[in-house]
Amino acid sequence: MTTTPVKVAVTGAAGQIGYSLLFRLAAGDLLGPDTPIELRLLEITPALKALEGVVMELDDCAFPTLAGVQIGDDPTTVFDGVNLALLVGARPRGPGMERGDLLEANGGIFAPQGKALSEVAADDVKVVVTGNPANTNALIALSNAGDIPARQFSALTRLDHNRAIAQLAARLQVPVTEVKHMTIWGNHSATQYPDLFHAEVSGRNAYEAVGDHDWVENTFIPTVAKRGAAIIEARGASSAASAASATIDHARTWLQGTAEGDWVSMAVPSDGSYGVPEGIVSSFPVTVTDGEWSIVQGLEIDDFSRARIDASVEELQGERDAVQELGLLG
Ligand SMILES: NC(=O)C1=CN([C@@H]2O[C@H](COP(=O)(O)OP(=O)(O)OC[C@H]3O[C@@H](n4cnc5c(N)ncnc54)[C@H](O)[C@@H]3O)[C@@H](O)[C@H]2O)C=CC1
Ligand SMILES: O=C([O-])CC(=O)C(=O)O
Repeated sequence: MTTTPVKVAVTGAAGQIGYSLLFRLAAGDLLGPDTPIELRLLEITPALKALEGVVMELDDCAFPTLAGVQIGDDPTTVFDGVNLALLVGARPRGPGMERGDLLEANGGIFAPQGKALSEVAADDVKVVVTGNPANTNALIALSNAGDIPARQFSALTRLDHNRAIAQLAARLQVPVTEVKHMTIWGNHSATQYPDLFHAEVSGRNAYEAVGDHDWVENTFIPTVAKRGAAIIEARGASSAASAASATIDHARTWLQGTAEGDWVSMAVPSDGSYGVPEGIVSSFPVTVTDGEWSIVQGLEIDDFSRARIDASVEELQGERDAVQELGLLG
């Protein structure tokens, strides 16, 4: 085992995603069995007592890879020297709400956290925003993060990506491992566009393998895009274990790279690729090498896909304008 622990911050650590995420991080699911992890857990003051209980449980697991745990309510203390920051803490939506309804409530959390990261995190810190509305919260964080390069911030659309893989694999009755090149474009919201035109199943184009446009347009896309709401409806609470799992998938891919011949979906600051304007954090197909993501280039976008990407981008621009008006962009 290497001796220097990787310092990983988790915000909202006493919440329901935190309760799944922390144990998997501590067990080595992110960094593997040979790299110790030090957890830095941020909560609001009233939740610290509950968080102490979670830490007692972490202790009780005697995880060989868990090198230490610190908790606190001050981001400049908790984020000190962190190499990876998983920004989960935010208010989740309830039944009947859209994620955009959370902009004002949650936007106020991410400006001070971006600032604190710029003051105390490791220079090469990678920041993953899971808390909703994730894309625009990432934009708020990066715009308040001083000289941390924008490309060190990203938001989670891996859960949508995983949902899309699972739905497609179920439809074609193949193992999920047969699905490659899945892409989620745009916002982590009901306007997101899960794209089957560039996906592959057992080496074959996924749209052609399905062979049923009506299913793609009227079942697959809405099922993936509205899965979060369906889970809230069924469970009475928003997705937690699957969100934690996707957060680990996202961070692991960013640290360790994409599998040969495949790509993943990540919401990243747009560089103008595919006509998505700069100044928003939007989901793209990306590959990762040596800890650096690159947007996959050269995919042909037909009119069906174009209209859906544009609609989601328009929503992101609206969210950007709204948080700008609220004074949340640094
Ligand atoms: N991007 C994605 O795919 C997904 C995102 N989410 C989002 O993740 C977020 C967290 O969800 P849950 O864990 O279910 O919520 P939760 O309500 O169970 O936990 C959130 C925790 O964040 C804490 N918190 C609030 N303000 C904070 C601050 N300023 N600093 C640190 N901690 C703070 C709360 O005290 C609470 O313990 C929500 O915004 C939810 O909508 C959930 C599922 C998927
Ligand atoms: O839908 C929600 O509010 C939680 C979430 O982001 C998801 O499950 O995708």
